[in-house]
Order: sequence, then structure tokens, then C-alpha cells
Amino acid sequence: MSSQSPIPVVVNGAGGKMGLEVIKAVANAQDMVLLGAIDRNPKIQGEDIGELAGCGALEVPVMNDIQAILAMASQEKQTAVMVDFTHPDSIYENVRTAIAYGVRPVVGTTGLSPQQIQELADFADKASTGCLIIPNFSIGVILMQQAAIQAAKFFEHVEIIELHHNQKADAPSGTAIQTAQLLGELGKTFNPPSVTESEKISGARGCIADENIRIHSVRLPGYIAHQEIIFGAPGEIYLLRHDTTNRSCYMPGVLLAIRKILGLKSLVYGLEKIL
Ligand SMILES: NC(=O)C1=CN([C@@H]2O[C@H](COP(=O)(O)OP(=O)(O)OC[C@H]3O[C@@H](n4cnc5c(N)ncnc54)[C@H](OP(=O)(O)O)[C@@H]3O)[C@@H](O)[C@H]2O)C=CC1
Ligand SMILES: O=C(O)C1=N[C@H](C(=O)O)C[C@H](O)C1
Repeated sequence: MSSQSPIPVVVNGAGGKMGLEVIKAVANAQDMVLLGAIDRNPKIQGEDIGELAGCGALEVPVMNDIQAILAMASQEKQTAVMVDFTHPDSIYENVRTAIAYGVRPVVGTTGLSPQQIQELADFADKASTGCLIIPNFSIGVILMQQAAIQAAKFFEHVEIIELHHNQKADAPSGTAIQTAQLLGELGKTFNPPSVTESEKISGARGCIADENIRIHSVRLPGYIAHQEIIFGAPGEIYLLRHDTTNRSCYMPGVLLAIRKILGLKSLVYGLEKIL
């Protein structure tokens, strides 16, 4: 057992689907202590977040005051970490605020633009502060992306389908965007046209992401988070698929990120970089 003091953790979006999972995971981690729970949902203000997460009272009330909680976290002897699973509209400001208070952001929230990520990287650099932006914390998803990188060396044609619950605000998913980016880094342009296509209804062929890779987004109740990467060549289809069956799959990655961020001095994008 380490003699170091536990890592103080603040969870933003604590009352949400992911936030509640993170609360349970942090509460059960011996080397972490839950310091604060931020959420804007008016129905849960002042409630004990441990009770809401189903892991018993933690004496941490939900508050909608990021400044006050980060100010408190910045007073801790051990550097504090803010885990954020909120909303695409607020994540840019949340990260800047955390860094300004010297609190390390572990970002699960998706929907940041490439320009916003670059600005946050510059901001983190100037502050010599670690910042982790992780489009997907699942180990299975990282393995699927790595398999796709191998396959993409041999296939010229690929499309991505991502399928999510219908409460998701952003499309395409952060995972699908990152998958296209990873394939794009191979330096080849995919899907050379074989005919002149015309969309009879706009959007029929999805959106075009990096290196001409199409992404199709499905939103339906009943799904959690799923992705297919489909490679095609004459006479064969190579299909990679990942299914999330429970949000607990993200927690080993979240806990790893909380531990690893303390050793970083700049922004890192993607779980695969810290495995
Ligand atoms: N990186 C990864 O592996 C994963 C990423 N995600 C991403 O995480 C994000 C959250 O997902 P999920 O938990 O499903 O969403 P939920 O809507 O279930 O939870 C978000 C919570 O944050 C609250 N909230 C929203 N904006 C703010 C804000 N500005 N300040 C404080 N609280 C806020 C919401 O309150 P209210 O309900 O009142 O809006 C809600 O309680 C999404 O961007 C999603 O794509 C999800 C799963 C895995
Ligand atoms: O909103 C979700 O649920 C998820 N969002 C992330 C994304 O946009 O890729 C990660 C995972 O797909 C679940």
C-alpha cells in the first residue's frame, strides 16, 4: 500500500449517467478521495452524491458551483483532478476554469472542435499542466481502433457506423471522429469514387470526416454505445464491432487517467497514449 496521500477528485456532471458511475469508482478506489460533486440539475442540489450513486453516504453534497469547488480543490496539498462528463456546450470553459485553478482535467465529455482542442492544448502548455481528453475510456474500443489501423494498411475502402442512445447531444460521436482521425494519420485517402453519386435525400451517405471516411450516426432508445468499422474490398467485408453493454466498462480507463494525469505537463488526446 502506498503511503502517499489520496488523490482529491472532483466530478463534474456527477449526477449524470457517467458521473454516477465515476462516483462509485472513485469511492471504491483506495488511492482517491472524492472532494466535490458538481451538477447543474436543480432536482439534486444538496443531495449526498454517494446516496444518489447507490454507494452509501459520502458526505459530499451536489453543488452547481464549479468555481467554489475548484477553489476548494486548489487548496489541497496533493494536486486535485476534475473528471468531467457534462455537455459539449460547457466543456471548453470547464477545462479552462480547472486549469486556471491548478486542477487537472480528465475530460470524457465529447463534442470539442479541433480548434478548441488546440486552444486548450496551448492553454495547458502555458500552465505546464496535464490535461487528458479521452473520447472513449473503454479498452475494447481502443483495441478495435488498433485493429482498424492494421486493417487500413490493406484496405482502400472503409466506412464507420456509430449507434447511441437518443439522449446523446453530439453527432457524430467523439469515438467515431477519433477513429477516422487515427486512420487518417496513415496518410492515405480512402474510398476512391467508383461512380458519380447523387444523394436523393440529403444526408443519405452520412458525413465525411478525415481522409474521406464517412460516418453514419444512429440514435435510438435501447442502445448504449456501439460502433462498427466496415472495410470493403472485392469479394470480402471485414467488420469490426464494439458494443458497450454497461457504462462500468469505462471505469478502469477513468481511474487510470486520474492516476496518470498527475505526471503530465501538457494536453494528451486519447486513452491509447497513456496505456
Ligand atoms: N469518453 C467516454 O468514454 C464517454 C464519454 N461520454 C460523454 O460524456 C458526456 C456526458 O454523458 P452522459 O453522462 O451520458 O450524459 P448525462 O446527460 O447523463 O449527464 C450529464 C450530467 O451533467 C450535467 N451537466 C450538463 N452540463 C453541465 C454543466 N455545465 N455544469 C454542471 N453540470 C452539467 C447534466 O445535468 P442536466 O441533466 O440538468 O443537463 C447531467 O446531470 C457526453 O458528452 C458523452 O458523449 C459518455 C460516455 C463515455
Ligand atoms: O454519449 C455517449 O454515450 C458516449 N459518448 C462518447 C462518444 O461520443 O464517443 C463515448 C461513447 O461512445 C459513449
